[in-house]
Amino acid sequence: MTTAAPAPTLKKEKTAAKLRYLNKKKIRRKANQAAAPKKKKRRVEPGEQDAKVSGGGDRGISSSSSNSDSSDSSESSSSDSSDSDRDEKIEKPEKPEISENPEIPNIPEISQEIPQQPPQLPLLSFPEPQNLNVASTEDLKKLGLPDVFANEISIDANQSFPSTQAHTLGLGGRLSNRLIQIGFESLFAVQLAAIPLLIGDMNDGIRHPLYPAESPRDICVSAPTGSGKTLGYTLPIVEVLSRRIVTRLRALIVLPTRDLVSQVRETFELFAKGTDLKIGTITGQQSFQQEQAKLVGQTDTIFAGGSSKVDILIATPGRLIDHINSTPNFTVQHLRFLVIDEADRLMNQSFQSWIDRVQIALTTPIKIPPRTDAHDALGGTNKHDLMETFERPQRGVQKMLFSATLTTDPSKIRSLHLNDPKFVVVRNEKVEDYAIPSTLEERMIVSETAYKPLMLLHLLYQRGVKRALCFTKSVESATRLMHLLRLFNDQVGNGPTVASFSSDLSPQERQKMLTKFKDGEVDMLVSTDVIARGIDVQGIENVINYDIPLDMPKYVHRVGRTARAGLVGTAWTLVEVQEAKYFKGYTKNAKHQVKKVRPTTKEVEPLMEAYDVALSRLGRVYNQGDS
Ligand SMILES: Nc1ncnc2c1ncn2[C@@H]1O[C@H](COP(=O)(O)OP(=O)(O)OP(=O)(O)O)[C@@H](O)[C@H]1O
Repeated sequence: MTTAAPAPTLKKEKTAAKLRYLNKKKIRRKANQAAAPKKKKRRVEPGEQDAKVSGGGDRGISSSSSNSDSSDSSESSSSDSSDSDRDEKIEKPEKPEISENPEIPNIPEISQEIPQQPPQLPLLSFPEPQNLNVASTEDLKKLGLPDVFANEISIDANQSFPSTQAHTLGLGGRLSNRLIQIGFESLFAVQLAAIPLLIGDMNDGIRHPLYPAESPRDICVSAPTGSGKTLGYTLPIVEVLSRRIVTRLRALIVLPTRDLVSQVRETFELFAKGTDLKIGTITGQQSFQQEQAKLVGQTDTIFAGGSSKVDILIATPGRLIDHINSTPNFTVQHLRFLVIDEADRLMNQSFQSWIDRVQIALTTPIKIPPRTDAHDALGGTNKHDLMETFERPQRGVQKMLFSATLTTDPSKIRSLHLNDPKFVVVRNEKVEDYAIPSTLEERMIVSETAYKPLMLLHLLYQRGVKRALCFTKSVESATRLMHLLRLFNDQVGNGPTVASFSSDLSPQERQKMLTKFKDGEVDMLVSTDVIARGIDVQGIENVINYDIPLDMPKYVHRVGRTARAGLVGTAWTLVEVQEAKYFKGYTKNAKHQVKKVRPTTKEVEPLMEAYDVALSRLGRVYNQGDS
């Protein structure tokens, strides 16, 4: 890794840089003309919150929240089109247009005289740092929500527990062996805390409380990104349900995006191997009828107890509500576990008041048409079924909320009607409002908008950043940046192979792209926030925020794609001069120390020639694309 030369800084050397630009003025003008984008139509997924680029491309402040596809907008269910981060976003002032070409930096027209000052970018008003939505325990008590937080269990993130001893937490031999087979020799802190709470008290003699005597306590878990929350609920669910006799829908896991649903399904399949538990997903990727057939089978009879072909269902909220509303025999009455993963984001989704809808469905029996005798799809078909017909009625679902940035908005939490909840917080040694992995290094480069692409090239070609996830503010920015990086690499070689990832891709294309990234066929993905939450790809060494995240929770989730499961990683944020106050404000408020890195002109200069050519070619690409 090349280290930054001590002095002089980029800012001091800007006049020298201008001289270079003077010589390149003609090339750039041509490029500007060539690249001036005509408005291009692109495919809009159903319900997609379209990303509009106000001619900004790589330049300027992230425009309004509609620029981002942080929602998993490709989900075809009308309902899931609302699976978005929209509610979390901060309204930003509209950015004035600076130039016709979004990719080409804002190089001022140079007159006869050499300007003494650096180019003056319009200083835009930026929103003041907002209060973070982490309320203190005291505040919450005042708001009448004491229990969750008074019952807080704080766990040191560095704690672990040997998998060989997992039986003492309530996990059976099969799962302990599976952990060791997979190479998970110890359980992480969050798993150590959550498993006993979900499996039940070992001392009361109920080893596998599929039907607990008492209504189980709910839990809220806040633990850093990459700390193993998924296994924190997968293991106890598989353990408890593996004792079930007949198939009923007993565990429901709700996640905000399809990509996360697929990922969590893989984890369940890995650990349910060797049991006969049936795992299903509903995301709108298949037709509604196909999903119905997989969920409840095909029958015209309505059963009071409903029917189910799956024990564990992993769903996006919109599609879940569609089935609750319209699929005969689909019922959540028998649920033993309800997991809301990425809970803060899901609780912000107002679509059809999905939480209230699920809450009602939990307590409403299926309506049987008159004269239907059958009371349960399981009725009397075999010995096991009969046994379960006489089992004790369900004492209530156990709800679990998981997130790295768990909201403590009392009104939202209250709507879940949690039962005497326990609040589990996994902390590392740093005292931060939003805990991040202790193995993560945070760095920023403050740069004028015009130089941001060069700063990125500096990271990739001079600081050895290769395997990375790079976040932009919009789909268009991601695509253009990808092209620019490819064109640059065509000239100099040895750079990372780059691809873009966005909601513009079909679900199948997205899966393929993720696989390529996982397999190392692609070194760097340029993406919007669509991939910022929950996605787990091993070996991502760096996260680059090419455009700053809109707020601290988004920052935490983006940078949390690296430094996972105890591995090291670095987060780089390219901050435009006019954004610096805002960015430093929210990171400082959350007690994060983001180190400043200052590349010099001398360092960056060798990149400029190839960069100019790449820009010029980019202009031609876009021009041809439009003709
Ligand atoms: N006990 C364990 N031993 C080794 N690796 C583990 C263990 N538990 C989880 N992991 C691995 O750690 C990685 C991160 O886990 P996971 O995706 O569950 O994190 P998370 O806390 O849900 O993160 P995020 O908040 O970003 O969604 C995964 O690759 C997972 O396989």
